[in-house]
Amino acid sequence: MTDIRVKICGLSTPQDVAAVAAAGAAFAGFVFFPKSPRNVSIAQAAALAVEAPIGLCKVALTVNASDDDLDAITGAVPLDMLQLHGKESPERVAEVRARYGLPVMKAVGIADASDVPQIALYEQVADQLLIDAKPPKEAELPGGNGLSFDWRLLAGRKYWQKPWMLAGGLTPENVAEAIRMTGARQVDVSSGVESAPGEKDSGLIEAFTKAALAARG
Ligand SMILES: O=C(O)c1ccccc1N[C@@H]1O[C@H](COP(=O)(O)O)[C@@H](O)[C@H]1O
Repeated sequence: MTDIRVKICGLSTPQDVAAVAAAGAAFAGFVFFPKSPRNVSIAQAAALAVEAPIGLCKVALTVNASDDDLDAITGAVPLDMLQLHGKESPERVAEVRARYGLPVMKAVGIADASDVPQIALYEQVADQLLIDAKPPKEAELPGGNGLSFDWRLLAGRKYWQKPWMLAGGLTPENVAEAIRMTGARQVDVSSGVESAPGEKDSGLIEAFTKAALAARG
C-alpha cells in the first residue's frame, strides 16, 4: 500500500507554508489567478517558495496562462511543478511541459459520467492528473469552490497511466471517505482548510493531513 500524498493549495503566508510542512503534506500550492481570494503576487510566492523546507513540492497553479505569464512566474519563483487549472488543450499542456522543463499537472473537471473520458485525453501529455469538481457555469473560479462531485464516478478507475490526485470539496471530515471510495492516493484541498475565503487555518491543515494520511483506499 503506497502512502497517501497531500497537497494544500492557496498558501499566502509563511505561517501557511510552515503549517503545511509541519503537518506532513507533500505539496504546497500557490495560486496565480487574480479573481481568486488566494491569489498571490509573484514576489509574494517567490518569498514563500525560497523559504519552504527542502522536500516540499512547490506547485504554481495557473488558469489559461500565457507564455508571458508563465515566463514571469517560473523566472522568479523556485518551483517543482506547474498546475494548469483552466481550459488548456492537450497540445498546450505538452507545449508548457516542453518550454519550462517542469512536471505539469492538468486539472480536469467532473460533473457527471460524460466528463470522465476527458481525463484520458491528458494521460499522454501531463505528468500528473488532477480530478476536480467541474465549476458551475456562473462560477467566478474554475476551482477552489469547495464543491465535490459524485466520487462513485471514479470507483474502480484507479488505473490511469499517470499519477492522479483527487480534489473538490474535500475536508478533514470527508477526506477518508473520499479516499476509500475512489482509491485516490493523492488528495488536494483549498477551501476545506480555511476559516474564511483565502485564510488558511493551521488546525484544519493538520486535521486534514492527519485524516488523509491515516486513510486507506
Ligand atoms: O483555490 C483557488 O482559488 C483556485 C482558483 C482557480 C483554480 C483552482 C483553484 N483551486 C483548486 O481547486 C481545487 C479544489 O479546491 P477546493 O478544495 O474545492 O476549494 C484544488 O485543486 C485547488 O488546487
